[in-house]
Amino acid sequence: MQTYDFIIVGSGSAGSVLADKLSASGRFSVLVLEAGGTDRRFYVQMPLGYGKTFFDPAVNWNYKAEPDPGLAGNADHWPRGKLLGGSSSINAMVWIRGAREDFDDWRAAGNPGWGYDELLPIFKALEDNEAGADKWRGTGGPLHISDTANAVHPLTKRYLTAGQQAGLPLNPDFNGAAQEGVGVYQISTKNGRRMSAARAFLRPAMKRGNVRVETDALASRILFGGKRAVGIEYLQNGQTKTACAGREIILSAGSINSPQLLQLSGIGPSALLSGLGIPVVHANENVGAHLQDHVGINYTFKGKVPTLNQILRPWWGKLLVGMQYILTRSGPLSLSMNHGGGFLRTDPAFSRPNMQLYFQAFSTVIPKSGERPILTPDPWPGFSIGLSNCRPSSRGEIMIRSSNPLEYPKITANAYSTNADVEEMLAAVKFVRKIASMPAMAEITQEEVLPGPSIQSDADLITDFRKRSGTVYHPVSTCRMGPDPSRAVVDPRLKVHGIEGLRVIDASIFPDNITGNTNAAAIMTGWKGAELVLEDQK
Ligand SMILES: Cc1cc2nc3c(=O)[nH]c(=O)nc-3n(C[C@H](O)[C@H](O)[C@H](O)COP(=O)(O)OP(=O)(O)OC[C@H]3O[C@@H](n4cnc5c(N)ncnc54)[C@H](O)[C@@H]3O)c2cc1C
Repeated sequence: MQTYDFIIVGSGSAGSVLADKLSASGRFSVLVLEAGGTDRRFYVQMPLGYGKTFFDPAVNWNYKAEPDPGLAGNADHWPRGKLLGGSSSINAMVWIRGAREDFDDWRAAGNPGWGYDELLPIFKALEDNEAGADKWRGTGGPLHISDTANAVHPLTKRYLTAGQQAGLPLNPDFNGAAQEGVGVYQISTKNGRRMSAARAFLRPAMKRGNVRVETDALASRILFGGKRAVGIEYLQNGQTKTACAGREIILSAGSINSPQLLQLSGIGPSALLSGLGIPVVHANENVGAHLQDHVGINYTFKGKVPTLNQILRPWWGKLLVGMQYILTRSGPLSLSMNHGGGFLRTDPAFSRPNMQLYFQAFSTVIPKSGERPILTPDPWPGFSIGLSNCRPSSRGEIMIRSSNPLEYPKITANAYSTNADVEEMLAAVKFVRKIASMPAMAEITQEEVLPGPSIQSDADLITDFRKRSGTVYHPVSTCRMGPDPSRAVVDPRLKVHGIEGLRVIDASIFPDNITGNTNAAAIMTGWKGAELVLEDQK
């Protein structure tokens, strides 16, 4: 059996950074086990290929959550990346760090070193921001961030004006001095190609002789010597294999699979494990508990002027943007589908935004099976204003159903299960309508298509958002960090409570969700986690 200094399970946003940082000195050997395959695929590299990978089993775990009473009984589709780069290889590329207070709250919860001022140098160091460096932003780092202000669809300007007419400030940088306001999203791309964590961190690390990456390798169990993690059992090409870790095993399998792997290995709620015949190595009720996620909804409008629908739908338009992309790496295929964005407070008494906005200059009301129809939008000129919550109080869980590592765990989201979450969403959808009713938007709007003018009362608005909402793919906190072993899974150094030689380093450790999209914070967690691991090797 081969021994490595470090074994990293998962090559996603956090795992890719770990592979890079832990191997950089050349002192340590690193094995990365990735359940999926290569990221060298056209629809992964082309930013708007997102629509194709959204359901593609070749690169996506395609989870399904349990039917959710809060979502009118719907069983929500939960995509997660299953390839090099993990979810950073199939995400929508919106680059948002979160609010300063999010991280200050993490630190205040007993996690020294995790406040915003301490994390800011990492956020700056990891990025190469096309818009330039300042007090908050960095250049020269491995991960390129594109400034799309001059590339977005012209309708975005109207959205920005309408947002201001509705009372929000214009924000030149959501990752800068303040988060609130409307603005244009910066995205993780470079020269029209997706800038995943694999492209920024893992691929360069793979050139080093001390890094071995095994793809199609599903970690199925952690092996222990007493209370010390010593190796990993994994399945590859129909065979069961094992690898040993001389120093540490690091789980970076994401918010669904990291708790799953801990539970399969005997670390988790004791009744669950015993009931499934799994010997309990270390009982911890928090493993898989405290699931937090963002849920969102789109309001869709028919416009009086052409939108991206008129370019992306007809064959000649597809040919045009396809040629533009291939020849110049620009145009709509080189961008995220979210051109405009925003953050707002539904109550002025709140100290920071609690809602996020997305402006899309196209619409996809008419469903298309097996694909998110971004590349074949509606035949009429449509556009959408999307909305998602930032720090909902609803909590769910991820729990295994059996001891079989191939069986998907049970995802119970419990969306909108608190009054507070329903109330803030109700206030927020009304605000979306306010933006849409402002002169800059109203002038070019023919009608609201979804939910449509017949939906007016609070009860109808709530029924509508329960029916039409879904995850915006930011599950966190299922292996949450905290100093108290009775309330958390990992300590502030990301070591699994009660176990030696084992850490979890990915979005599952977030003590609470952040105000915005989670990729940047997952990458930061990989970076910070690597620093902690290396400090402990001295
Ligand atoms: C469709 C979608 C759109 C999104 N849009 C955005 C966005 O626009 N902006 C943003 O900031 N965030 C976005 N996100 C969220 C963001 O991408 C994730 O929060 C982030 O990538 C999570 O990083 P991670 O390291 O925790 O996990 P992941 O990046 O998911 O990595 C986990 C890796 O572990 C592998 N793995 C899992 N189990 C095993 C196992 N047992 N053995 C071996 N390997 C295993 C997986 O295959 C995967 O490669 C989106 C996510 C999705 C799915």
